[in-house]
Order: sequence, then C-alpha cells, then structure tokens
Amino acid sequence: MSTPPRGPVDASRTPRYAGPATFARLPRIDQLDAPTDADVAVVGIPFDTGVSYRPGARFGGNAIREASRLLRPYNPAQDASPFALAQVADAGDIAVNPFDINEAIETIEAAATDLLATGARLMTLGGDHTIALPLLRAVAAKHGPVALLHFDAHLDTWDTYFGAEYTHGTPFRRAVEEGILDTSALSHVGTRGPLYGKQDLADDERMGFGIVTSADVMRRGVDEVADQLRARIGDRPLYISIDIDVLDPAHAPGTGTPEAGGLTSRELLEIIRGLASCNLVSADLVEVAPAYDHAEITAVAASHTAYELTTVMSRQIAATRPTP
Ligand SMILES: N=C(N)NCCCC(=O)O
Ligand SMILES: [Zn+2]
Ligand SMILES: [Zn+2]
Repeated sequence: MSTPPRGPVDASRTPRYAGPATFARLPRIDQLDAPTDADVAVVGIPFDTGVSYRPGARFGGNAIREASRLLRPYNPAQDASPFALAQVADAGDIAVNPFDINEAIETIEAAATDLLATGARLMTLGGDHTIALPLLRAVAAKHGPVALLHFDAHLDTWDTYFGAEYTHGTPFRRAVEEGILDTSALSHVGTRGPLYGKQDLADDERMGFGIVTSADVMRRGVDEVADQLRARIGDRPLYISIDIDVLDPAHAPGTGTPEAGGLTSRELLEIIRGLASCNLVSADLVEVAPAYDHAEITAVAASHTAYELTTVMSRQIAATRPTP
C-alpha cells in the first residue's frame, strides 16, 4: 500500500445524512487512484428471484448502505480503525438479470471473480441466499475449497423447490455437490424453526455440516460458541455467509422468511468478533428485505454486522501485509 487508505467522508464536516450513500460513506472503487487498490470491496447484489416467500432482498444492499451512514471510523470492540488499516471501498452493484436465475448466477460469479483477481476480499450486501453459490464458486476458484460459517435460521441445504435447483433454500447443497467447500469445516449457526422432515437434518449432517442452534447460543453463550467455531475452522480460508434472518424477527423484521426464537444482534456481533483471528477471505450478508423493515432495525443490524466483518478482514490484511 503506497498511499494511506482513503477513508470515509468526515462526518464533522459533511453531515452524515448528506451526499450519496456508499457503504460507511467510503469512497467508490472508481475514486481510488486505481480500482485495483481496494483491499476489501463492498459490493451490492440486487437479486431476489430465488426466494420462496416474501420478495424484496434486491433492495437490501442499498438499505444497508443508507443505514451505514452512522458508522464511525473506530471500532472499540475490536480496537481497530478498519478503514485506516486497509483500503475498503464501495464497488457498487453487480447488475444481474432479474428474469433468468441461471444467467444471474453466471454474472455474479464472473463479477466476483474479476474483483477477487484484483486482490480484494469481498463483502457483499443484499440479495437472497441464492447468490452465495456463485460467490463461493469464485472464492473457491481462488483459494480452493473453503471453510464455511453459515449464520441462518435455515439450513439452505435443501435439494429443489418446484423442481428448481438454484434457489435461496439450496445454495449449500449445490456447493457441496460441486466440491467447492471444505467439508471438514462446515457449520451452521442460529438454526431453528420447523423443517420439512427429520431427513433434512440427516441429509445436512451427511454433507458434513455441524449445527449450533439458536438455543445452543443462548445456553452455551457466545464465547464458548466462538471458541468451538474457531477450533473447527483452524487456519483454513474461511467464507462467512450471513442470512440476516439468523436474528430474531424482533432484531430483524425486514426479511423474507422470518422464524421466531433467533439470535440477538448483540450475540451475532459478539460471535463475529470472536472469530477475528480467522482467515476470512470473503463474506456475504443476504436476505435484508427493506419493505418489511421498521425504523431501519434490520438495515442497522446488517450495517453493523458488515462493519464487524470488514474490521476482521482489515485487521487480517494489516497483520499479514509484507513490510516494505
Ligand atoms: N435462505 C432463506 N432465507 N430461506 C430459505 C427458506 C427456504 C424455505 O422456504 O423452505
Ligand atoms: Zn434464512
Ligand atoms: Zn438463508
């Protein structure tokens, strides 16, 4: 890194509510000296053609950006200034076809591959959970099969819906079938709610997933859960996929398939902080459906979640940067 990172717009000079809403009011990637200068590319994915219930996650990315106006540059919980440690920039949205899921998946994989080729890690915002599959393909093409930490009320390892293979309920089964996940380090966190049958759990276990249910988090506490997850992940390249419905509907009403009895936003943020030593190569944050949100509750929780994830990435980038 030759020049220091370009940080957010100064909120003491330009009010937070003024100007365009990039993530955390960071520069756009095309405002950097070179677009390849981003260490972390925050990218929106406006796509929700894969949903089984309420639509609207195509608007999630921009709702998260709007809510992220209030983020401040120093993160005390991780004792780090993420946007000073590394260049984080907003790479805009991937323009995907809303009428053709197969084409959308190809477009997302290609765009993610291009961004990863610049050396950036990805923090994607918005979209339904279908998009995790093309993102994992792109990440695995670079790093090999990755460890997966999947925060969600749902397993998302179902086989098909109405005969469709590519939906928001099926990305991780497809990913296992494609051999792009390291099946020795797969975990769901926050799982809860009714299933189609007991076989769903047997299938999921056969694919290699371990489950930390929402009730486990409550009973065992965030520190023990984070310790267990870290032990399973080790030093493998890690991809974190966060479905905002992992949070209780009280903490995230703006989502498509809400389930009662979820994590608090405090628990989610603390577990992520507990993973700061992991080699987080990219992450997504999906299923924010602003039309069902109230007072930006969901979008604020999502923006803080993305902030913790980018902090983990920035710290890792700074810690492993070769000294000139
Ligand atoms: N990925 C999310 N949010 N939901 C999957 C639910 C699939 C179903 O309706 O069974
Ligand atoms: Zn879900
Ligand atoms: Zn999901």
